[in-house]
Amino acid sequence: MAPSKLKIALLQLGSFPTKQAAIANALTQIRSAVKDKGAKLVILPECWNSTYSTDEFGRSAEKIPGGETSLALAKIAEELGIWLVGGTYPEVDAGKLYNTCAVFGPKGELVGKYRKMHLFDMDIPGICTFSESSVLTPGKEFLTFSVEGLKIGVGICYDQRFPEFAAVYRQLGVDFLIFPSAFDTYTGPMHFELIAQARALDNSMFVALCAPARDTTKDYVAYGYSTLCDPWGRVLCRAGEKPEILSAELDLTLLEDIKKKIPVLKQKRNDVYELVKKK
Ligand SMILES: O=C(O)CCC(=O)C(=O)O
Repeated sequence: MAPSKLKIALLQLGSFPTKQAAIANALTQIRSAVKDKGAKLVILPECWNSTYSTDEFGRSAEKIPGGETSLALAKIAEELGIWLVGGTYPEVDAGKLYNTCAVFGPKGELVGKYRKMHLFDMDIPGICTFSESSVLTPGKEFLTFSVEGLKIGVGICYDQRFPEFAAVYRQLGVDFLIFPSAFDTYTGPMHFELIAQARALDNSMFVALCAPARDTTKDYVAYGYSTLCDPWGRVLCRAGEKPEILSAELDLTLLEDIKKKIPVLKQKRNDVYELVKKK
């Protein structure tokens, strides 16, 4: 029988002046999440090893697998025998740049990679103007994998704003959707937790948003507040602004519990409306 609990950790990582220092810090925090908190699945934030800026993507991009970040993450996943959702770092492939999340398994294997599908193009004059699409190519593939019987899907930050995106993962049988994220300090307080709860409730699934810690010396100031919701849409735990290991135990019995008590997933009126995933 599949276990009914899973220990996980969301690492709200601080920022560092160099990629090498960011990687060294991530390895220390991953070790601590596993050794001190017993996590079997560890999640890193969006763009945790470089500055989050369109100028930086090309400069710090690497091959996945093969680049220095992927090599370090694969090695530590194997050393600790854990599942590692490697947050995001810029990927270069055939001359194109992607915002990519690589997932590693307990033998250090690359389970798969997910490339951000909805690029973050937002223009709130004087507050936040960002155009990922000016330098990045959007992905088109979903990524799922299973940990001890729990089916997991991956999205990245802005992807969480699209209900259809999460609903496709629901159709794929996903019960835990993970978004490495880096909301800004304007939309973060309004939307971050609300979206996590909405996607969790819409789809009767666990939702994790793992963010970098706030650093007000940066041009792009990340919000922080990594958040984990259960399938009832309740916030199980949230971080503050500072670097933090947010650890939690998922009670997987909640998945069947809500599906039985509030059977919306079975009551979809596919005779009237339908979600279609294109090839
Ligand atoms: O949707 C938002 O408000 C922020 C999205 C974002 O920061 C991102 O996609 O990196």
